[in-house]
Amino acid sequence: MDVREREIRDEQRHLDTVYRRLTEKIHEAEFLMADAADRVQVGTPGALAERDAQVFQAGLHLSRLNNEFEDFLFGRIDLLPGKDGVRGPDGAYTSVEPADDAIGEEDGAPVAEIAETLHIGRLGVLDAEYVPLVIDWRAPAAAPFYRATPVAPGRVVRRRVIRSRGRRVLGVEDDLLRPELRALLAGSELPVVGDGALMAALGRARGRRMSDIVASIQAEQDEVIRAPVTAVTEVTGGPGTGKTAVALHRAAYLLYQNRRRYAGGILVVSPTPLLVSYTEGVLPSLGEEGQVAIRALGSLIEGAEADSYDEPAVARIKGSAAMARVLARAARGAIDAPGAPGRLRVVAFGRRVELDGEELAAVRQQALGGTAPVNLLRPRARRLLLDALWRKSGAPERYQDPGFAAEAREAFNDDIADEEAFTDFLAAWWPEVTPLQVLVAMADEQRLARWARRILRPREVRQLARSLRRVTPAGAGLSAHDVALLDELRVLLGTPTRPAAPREVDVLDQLTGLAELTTYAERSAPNGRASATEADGGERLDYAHVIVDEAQDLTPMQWRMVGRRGGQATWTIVGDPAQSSWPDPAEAAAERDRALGRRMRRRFELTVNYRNPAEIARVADGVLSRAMPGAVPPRAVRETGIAPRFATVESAGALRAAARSEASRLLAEVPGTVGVVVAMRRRAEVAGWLADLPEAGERLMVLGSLEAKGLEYDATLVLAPGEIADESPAGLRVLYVALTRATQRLTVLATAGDTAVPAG
Ligand SMILES: Nc1ncnc2c1ncn2[C@@H]1O[C@H](COP(=O)(O)OP(=O)(O)OP(=O)(O)O)[C@@H](O)[C@H]1O
Repeated sequence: MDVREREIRDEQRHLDTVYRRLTEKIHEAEFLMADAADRVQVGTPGALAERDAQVFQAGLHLSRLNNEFEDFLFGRIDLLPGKDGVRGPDGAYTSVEPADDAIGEEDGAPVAEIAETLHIGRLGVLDAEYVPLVIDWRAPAAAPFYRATPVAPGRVVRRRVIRSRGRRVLGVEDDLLRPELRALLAGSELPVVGDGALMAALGRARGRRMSDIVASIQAEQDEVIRAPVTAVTEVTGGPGTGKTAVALHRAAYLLYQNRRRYAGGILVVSPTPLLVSYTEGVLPSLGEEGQVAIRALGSLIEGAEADSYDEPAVARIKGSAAMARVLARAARGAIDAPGAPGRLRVVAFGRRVELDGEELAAVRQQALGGTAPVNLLRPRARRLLLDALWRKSGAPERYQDPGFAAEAREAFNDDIADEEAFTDFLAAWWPEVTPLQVLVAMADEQRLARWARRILRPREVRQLARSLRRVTPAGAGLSAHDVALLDELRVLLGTPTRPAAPREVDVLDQLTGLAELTTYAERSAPNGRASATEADGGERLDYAHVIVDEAQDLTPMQWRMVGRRGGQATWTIVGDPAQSSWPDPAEAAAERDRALGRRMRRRFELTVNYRNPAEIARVADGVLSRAMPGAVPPRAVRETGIAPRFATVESAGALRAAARSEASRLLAEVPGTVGVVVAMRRRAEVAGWLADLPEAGERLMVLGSLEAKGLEYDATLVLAPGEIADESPAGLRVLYVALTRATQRLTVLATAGDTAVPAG
């Protein structure tokens, strides 16, 4: 039996012990749940409180333990004794530095005894004597597993990554952090197996879902994941540096750190639905199911679902902060709908009183002078209408005595206010307007021109109105940018108060009692309410932590929308300016600053590209230097020895055949996924070209350039790069995104007309 086999066998023994213990815990939890159910019958206050506590604990355990983990146990560190000899609650030494006498000398060479071995896994497991069998990866004691480097090893002598599937250990890979040291474990020398656990992880084929990286988080990433929440954590880093992965692991870490504070209250904002579905599996694999909401920008508000795409020119108009002013006018203007009644006739004190169109317009103008949201101004409009009718009736002149006048006025109000002619009129003349109705109203170019006067240019008005014409009254045809406009309108219009519907509760939350816990916002709001706007149409606005992925792409209007969801929150923001498809970073930065307010900021930079092999990164870097002269690309850690392929077709007509053959070639070359990235307007066409390729099936995806954000494939075919670059003002940066999606192979297929073909 060689060293590797022996080490695998030893880890297998440990894993068996862990699973035996887990099974015991599952039985224990099941018993507790059943026992608690029995106690419902008893019903004394003491028994009930105890029951709740038990159900909470047991439910939490069960739901997590029942998760069948791919690799429950994935790491191990062998450590020198700690400096102060103090052990924490999990039984591990708390000190990061070794004791002064940890390293001795033998024949002039340093030698040390391993004082402690910790296994790291997805959840913490203690044995019956409370000795840790597995330390949760998020626990402080696990940090050295990620942080130790040969330059600053701390107490770590050997770091081991354990690869397992289900209950079977498949392999181990070791790193020696103090290679100069002769380390002894229970009297014999510490064996070392292989190297390059990280490289092995990076070389694996990619599926349709992102995997977690718990087993190989790198030191600079770990710092971000565990950063204190006292400041906004701002992370920049080039493509493939793990920003998305790190952001998701941070969500899991925060839940571990303070479950009560963050339960159900973490929002992850993602640019596209494609990236949402790509990343959705990561948190469940970390044992955190259902606690974190991952939402695309186009479905951030309840009930809206973007299904359309805006041309860059239109996106720019819709995204710009100036839209807030246009919407403010539109919200107030839309109340004056074309079909509104032009005259009000009532009978008061037996006489007919009437307001004509002009008089009504004056009342409306006055009512709109109030500062409240339009839908909350109806009581004011009603009052002003009654005033106008009272004046019109000639009654004021008839009463000299103020006391009589007041009494008569009251009777007058009573007389009219319940009259159907009046109530029907009010409902039609000051209807409750929905955000969608205003957006649809803005498709009328003439009305829009009025609302956008001196804010947008006539040409912009035309473009905007035309694009909004595709939005239906039922909400189909919305783009992600429209959704931010709807959110702005929601605030401008306001929602009249109605009896609150009970909030939907997660079944798991009910089981565990988490649903009964208060959120952070609830506790920090002085009046005990979550937030003033929370009741608005059931919209959730009180997140305790907001994570923004691909933050460089949020438009000013989108920052406003996201900002509303994190008024009380702590924040993590990750992005890469070099991949921005928004043409005016300064304007977006201003709205981002507004969303974050006076919170402190702490910046981190990730510098290593874990996705692209160096050969592919070099091509992308060529484009980066043109897109953003002076920008420093991340360092690629891997070489494959395979150069990217460049192909050109002479005529546009030949593109179809060439695309098919290049895609087939890539499908044959890699075991996993192939992404074909094309200009947005070509998506459907190219998808048609490749639909019947043998082998394609689940493995091949055709993407518009703006949809490729954040995704990755084993191989990428970038089609007509010139078209992608010319598509928008930020086109070269969009092309940079396209070129950085592949983990193994890249083919660039250009037409003779392409002007911005990258290197080669
Ligand atoms: N420490 C790590 N160990 C193993 N794999 C890693 C590590 N860090 C990142 N990766 C992998 O590198 C790839 C890129 O990660 P991720 O998508 O998070 O990068 P990103 O910075 O968000 O990229 P982009 O800016 O292009 O969206 C993923 O496949 C991820 O799993």
